[in-house]
Amino acid sequence: MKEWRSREVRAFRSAGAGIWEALRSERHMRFHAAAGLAVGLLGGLLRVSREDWLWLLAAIASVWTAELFNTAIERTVDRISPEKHPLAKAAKDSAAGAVLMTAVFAAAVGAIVLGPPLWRLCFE
Ligand SMILES: Nc1ncnc2c1ncn2[C@@H]1O[C@H](COP(=O)(O)OP(=O)(O)OP(=O)(O)O)[C@@H](O)[C@H]1O
Repeated sequence: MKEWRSREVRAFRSAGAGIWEALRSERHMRFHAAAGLAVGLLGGLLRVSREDWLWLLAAIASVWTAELFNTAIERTVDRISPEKHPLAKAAKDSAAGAVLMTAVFAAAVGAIVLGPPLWRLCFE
């Protein structure tokens, strides 16, 4: 039981270190983190419903997750193929495409959920 717990603690520490390293070294990761925090603050300010919170959280989590996978793929490609190679390019471009897909999804969710109450707050 004790051994299991220390293994779990180590796994959490490694996961936290991975997130911290991505935040430290990747400009895009910092941008997504700031955008997620801003959306969270706006959601609180505009008192969105429970259901809308689920959409906002799903959008934020999907972008952060995609960016972390993108970082992992970039690191792996740089490690195993420091020289130029079409497959290395394809791998990095696909990973970047995945981030773009989630960012478009998140922007759509943000516009649908936050757009109308933000409009009312500003113009009505
Ligand atoms: N080894 C490689 N072989 C061929 N093309 C590569 C290689 N490494 C990178 N590229 C191309 O250059 C682009 C930029 O790669 P880079 O490693 O600078 O990542 P990035 O997208 O700028 O990520 P970030 O700025 O978040 O670190 C890739 O999307 C890919 O098209």
